[in-house]
Amino acid sequence: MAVKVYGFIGSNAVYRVLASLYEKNVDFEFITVNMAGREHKRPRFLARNPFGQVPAFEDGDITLFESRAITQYVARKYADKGTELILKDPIQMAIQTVWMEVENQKFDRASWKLMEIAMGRVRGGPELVAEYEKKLSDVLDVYEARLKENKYLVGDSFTLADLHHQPNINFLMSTRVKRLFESRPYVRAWVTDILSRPAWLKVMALSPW
Ligand SMILES: N[C@@H](CCC(=O)N[C@@H](CS)C(=O)NCC(=O)O)C(=O)O
Repeated sequence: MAVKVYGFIGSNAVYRVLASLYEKNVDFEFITVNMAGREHKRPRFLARNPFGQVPAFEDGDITLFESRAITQYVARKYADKGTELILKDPIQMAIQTVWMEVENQKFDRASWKLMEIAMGRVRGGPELVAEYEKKLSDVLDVYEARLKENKYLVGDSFTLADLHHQPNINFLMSTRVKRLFESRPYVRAWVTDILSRPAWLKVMALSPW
């Protein structure tokens, strides 16, 4: 099998890559990295990702890291398979790039901190929680307006712009932050839609808990 994903089940960045592979119906081998044993900081893994983080990815001769770069490679390399995750029209693609940037630069920054607090990795006093809930709320207000006019972030079809959100939203829906998604009707409908996609359910089925 040519495609290999290195990571661990439970990593949101790894989930992003797996979701893209399932959407494209691309077979892959999953290689578990022993994070507790610090395997990701050893030379063999650092040759795949010099930043010592998962995921790392191989497809034949190419080795990649950074989950969003990997999903874009998967979408382009396997363009003729599964869901069309990247739009061909240059104007549509430009709009898609805008929303992928929004996810990475705005949504991820606010939601990542709230996940870290929920996991107990960052000590989150009430002021810090309120600060980041406000940041996320401001982003979701923009999403609510966008999703009122469009079923998905780019238009009528599900793309990587939506897929990139799945891991963080899925996690936060099991925390008190859930209310920020549920109180916005168009965001709520979009969340229900993207988290019930068969490819995402396959990612979730990998988790033993
Ligand atoms: N921007 C990177 C983030 C990767 C990342 O944060 N990976 C985490 C697991 S979700 C990790 O490897 N953490 C271990 C470490 O940083 O030492 C991506 O999207 O691939």
